[in-house]
Amino acid sequence: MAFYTVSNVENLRVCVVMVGLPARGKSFIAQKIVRYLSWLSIKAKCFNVGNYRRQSGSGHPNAEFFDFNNTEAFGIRQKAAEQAVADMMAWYERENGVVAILDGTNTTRERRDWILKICREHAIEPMFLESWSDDMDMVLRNISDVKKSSPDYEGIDPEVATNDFLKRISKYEKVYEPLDHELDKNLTYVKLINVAQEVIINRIQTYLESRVVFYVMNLHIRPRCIWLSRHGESLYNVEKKIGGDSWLSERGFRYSYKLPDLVKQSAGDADLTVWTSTLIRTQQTAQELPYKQLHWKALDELDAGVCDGMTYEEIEEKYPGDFKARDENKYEYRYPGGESYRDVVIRLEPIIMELERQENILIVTHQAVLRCIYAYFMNVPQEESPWMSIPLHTLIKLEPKAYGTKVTRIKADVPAVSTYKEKGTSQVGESTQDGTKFRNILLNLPESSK
Ligand SMILES: Nc1ncnc2c1ncn2[C@@H]1O[C@H](COP(=O)(O)OP(=O)(O)OP(=O)(O)O)[C@@H](O)[C@H]1O
Repeated sequence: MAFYTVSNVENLRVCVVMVGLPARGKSFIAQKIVRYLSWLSIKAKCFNVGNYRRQSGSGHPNAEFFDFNNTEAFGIRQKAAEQAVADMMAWYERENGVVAILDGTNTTRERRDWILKICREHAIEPMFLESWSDDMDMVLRNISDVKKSSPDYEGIDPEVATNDFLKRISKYEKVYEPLDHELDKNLTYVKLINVAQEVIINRIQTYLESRVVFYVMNLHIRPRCIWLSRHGESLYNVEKKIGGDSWLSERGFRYSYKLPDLVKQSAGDADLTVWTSTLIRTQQTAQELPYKQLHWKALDELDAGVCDGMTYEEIEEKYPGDFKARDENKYEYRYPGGESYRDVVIRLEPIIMELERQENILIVTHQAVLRCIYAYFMNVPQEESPWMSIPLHTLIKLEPKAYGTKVTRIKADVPAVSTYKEKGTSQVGESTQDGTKFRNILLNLPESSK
């Protein structure tokens, strides 16, 4: 069966060319786009010119290296850009790449024209994405967040590093030609001004490009947290049945009474909004939480179709072919009359978009849905995400950082059955043998890990 994504419907290849002075969040935006598109099964990869420059041996340059009159250094930087572009083109061809992101400053029109020409020669749609900011407080925060710890400044005093980085920025400012309404009117571009205070978009032609634009328009960089919890143990969990709309078990209700304290312990007095599914077990789990609540149909559990309400043993007996097919490709397998993990990801896209826009959110939902949301934030590949073990009666805290997400797990001291089913068996519960290599992705995390 063929699965269509936005990319293969349009048969399109896009190169997102980042533009902007250092410390304007280009790498941050580039990595987020790659994570978002990969989660949607669109093949995407980032090519960071700075990494190529470092690989060429220019690992710890000072600001003078970035002076545009320094011809020797300019040659090294030009070579790094050429190498990044060559690898990017090879990636489109060899790996059927769809969206590449060229992450560099690309501050001069001459450099952008060079990239434009190469893209046109290879039938690739160039889309320029500029991050522009005159908010010096934010720039200083960015330098403090990520630049002082960059490999360029390894072993260098943080204050010296900050001053040198500011000097580096001033070297770029001398030659910077921002995207211009008149001069660049024929280009496809997006210009983000002070994150997304103002967004200028020009000549966006395809659906894929418009998706990227919509995504970056919704990003913010204010600190916040997302908490995830499965519903408390349900009557169906105890009976080893999947699906349904059952009530919580007695232990499930005990978890719901403990949850407010668990959240308070993690969130302090911060205000947050609770999102649940429309099913009874998530709403019962959230009923004691003293926060605003919203119920989303999109957060309902993966629909098991004709198998809804059955145990895995019954499914194996009644539908042995389906049982096997699901184990073989759990991400793509769709229950007859129901859904696959891929279907769930597609219906979760508006949830992810809204999560990007929001501040503190606590989501109480179901195992499969949680796996998909967790996979987005933690960049877990599709073939692994359906096999992740996410235990009941555990609160997970996600803290998005500049380049990644910090995870903390808080276990409630309330016992619950394990609903985890390993590959190749109809029995639920974690075995002592590592039957499925991915099952411990969450279990093995230390209490707090980055
Ligand atoms: N649109 C934005 N504008 C300004 N800062 C942003 C934006 N998006 C993210 N940031 C912040 O930028 C910081 C990361 O900077 P990043 O390394 O991505 O900058 P860069 O532009 O790639 O710099 P360089 O060119 O030196 O690699 C993070 O602290 C992040 O919060």
